[in-house]
Amino acid sequence: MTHLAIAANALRKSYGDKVVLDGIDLAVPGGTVFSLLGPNGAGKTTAVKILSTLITADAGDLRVGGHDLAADPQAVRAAIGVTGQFSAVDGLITGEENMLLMADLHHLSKREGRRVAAELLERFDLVEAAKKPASTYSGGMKRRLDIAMTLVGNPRIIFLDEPTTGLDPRSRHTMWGIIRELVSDGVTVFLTTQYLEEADELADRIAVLNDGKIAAEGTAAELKRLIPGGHVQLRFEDPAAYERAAGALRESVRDDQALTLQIPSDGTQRELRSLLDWLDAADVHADALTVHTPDLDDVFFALTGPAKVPHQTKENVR
Ligand SMILES: Nc1ncnc2c1ncn2[C@@H]1O[C@H](COP(=O)(O)OP(=O)(O)OP(=O)(O)O)[C@@H](O)[C@H]1O
Repeated sequence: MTHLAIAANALRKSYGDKVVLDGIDLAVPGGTVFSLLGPNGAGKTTAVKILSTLITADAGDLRVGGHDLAADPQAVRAAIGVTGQFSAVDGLITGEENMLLMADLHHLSKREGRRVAAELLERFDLVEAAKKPASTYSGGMKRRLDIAMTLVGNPRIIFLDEPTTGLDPRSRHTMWGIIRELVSDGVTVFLTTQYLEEADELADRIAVLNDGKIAAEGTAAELKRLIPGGHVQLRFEDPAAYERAAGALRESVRDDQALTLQIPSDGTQRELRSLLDWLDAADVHADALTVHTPDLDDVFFALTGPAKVPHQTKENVR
């Protein structure tokens, strides 16, 4: 049986009469990235706060790092690191001082503390900024410092609550690299994000939280297969071949500029085979054939309901 780093059964949490988490189940194998997606206010931060012992659940059987959350929160705390919206960075002191403070909290000797701090500042490209007050850091630098501070205790499970919100594309990619590196070292990452592309890039498994329940869970590919919207695209170099194909494939969507045809398809082997047979029979020879599956945006909109999330541009997807 796979070792689970995080396991939640029937997790419930309400604030007054508002049910935020309505009996959710989560299972995160060790050394993987699990991403919790959901619209604003879906309860992602609440789930992170509960699993990282910052607040208590109303009900549920919860285990993190093999420890029962209710019975042994201290052991859970020793196994995890948390960074996110409630950042631990103190702006009044330097990055290095923040790191050394963290080393003290973890009871490292002065010498060991300095060694670990120097190593992590180097790893997170913060050596130049180390002697400057953290309040002068950019958003990306603060996030890097925050993660570096979390790693002082060498946690095996890390909760990252929206680690790239507000970062520019370059800083976001740097953060993705950091997360991948952590996972390759065997760390388990529980990631909440508003960016579907981020979950798609990083997560082994994704759960979509909506109305207090997990609306769907699976790999990015599994989630994409849940909803329609896939198609096969044929591209032609020769306008005459394109016209012949368009005539033969009546239900395709034409793009006369790009000389492409789109044919609805779920992308399964069976559908592809029958399409290829059909193209051969109709003597249609495309110069390129690509299969397009729906992206996570499509999945998100379908699962969280059009009334709740209007179809907007990517940057507005929250
Ligand atoms: N301390 C609190 N008291 C009352 N209600 C709260 C409290 N904390 C959170 N809530 C409510 O619980 C719901 C879930 O909040 P939560 O912050 O977990 O959502 P989220 O999915 O992380 O959203 P976002 O993407 O906006 O960060 C929201 O409706 C929020 O208003």
